[in-house]
Amino acid sequence: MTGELSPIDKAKFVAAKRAAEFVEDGMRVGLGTGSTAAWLVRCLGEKVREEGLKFRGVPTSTRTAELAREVGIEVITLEEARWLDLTIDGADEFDGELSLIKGGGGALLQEKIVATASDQMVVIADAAKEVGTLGAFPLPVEVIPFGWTASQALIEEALVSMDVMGRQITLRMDGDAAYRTDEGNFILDLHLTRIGNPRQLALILNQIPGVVENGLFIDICDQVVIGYGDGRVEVRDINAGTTSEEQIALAENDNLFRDI
Ligand SMILES: O=C[C@H](O)[C@H](O)[C@H](O)COP(=O)(O)O
Repeated sequence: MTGELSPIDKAKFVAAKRAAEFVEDGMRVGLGTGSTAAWLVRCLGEKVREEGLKFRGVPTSTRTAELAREVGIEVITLEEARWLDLTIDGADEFDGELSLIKGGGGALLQEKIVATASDQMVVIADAAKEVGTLGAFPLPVEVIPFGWTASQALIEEALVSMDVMGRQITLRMDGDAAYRTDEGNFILDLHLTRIGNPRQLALILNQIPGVVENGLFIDICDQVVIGYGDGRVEVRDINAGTTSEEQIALAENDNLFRDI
């Protein structure tokens, strides 16, 4: 069955499988959104069913909540959990300082709330997500639908006043209609060829009326687990300044592959 997975899916899978080992009995764990996070949820579901792992998960989207319940994970809300031991999530880009762009799947708002309410955030990603400087991936900004064009104009104005290159902004669509987040908001994708100062941009964007949140995650992520198509994983810890490498066996996981 493993032969049916593309190298990129294998890379996402091994990163997720390695990160699932961070989850221990009794933990409250934030569960990210996206294709890599979906692998994590499946891996954790398997640990619950086959190893009796006991933890509670706080999903970052309705999609993740549905999958988590389906695979047997106990799901609770962030209000019930109050605080989390750990959040594991994917990313669209990460740099050497583990600053991230997230929100390609539209879940950035819940993802940022959940990640910042956690003692630790671990990102799981295939190696292609690593960049020298953030910005090639369009930066998602969640805005409320009321007067969104005014918010867009203010964002454009802010970009002009900053050291940001490329300023095209598009409204994310879902077929013929605007894409709606779980909160019913819109997403503006900022096509920036270079973000001068991500920290400053993140702060300025969030001061604009109508902007709910942006997809820049700065000083939030503690560790990244990077997966490769040949089954290797690299674990980098930004606080400890350590990097370790190991090989994950793919053949053992035929059951999970069959579920796809
Ligand atoms: O809103 C979606 C999230 O930020 C995802 O974690 C991100 O887009 C990465 O998704 P994927 O693992 O599918 O590449």
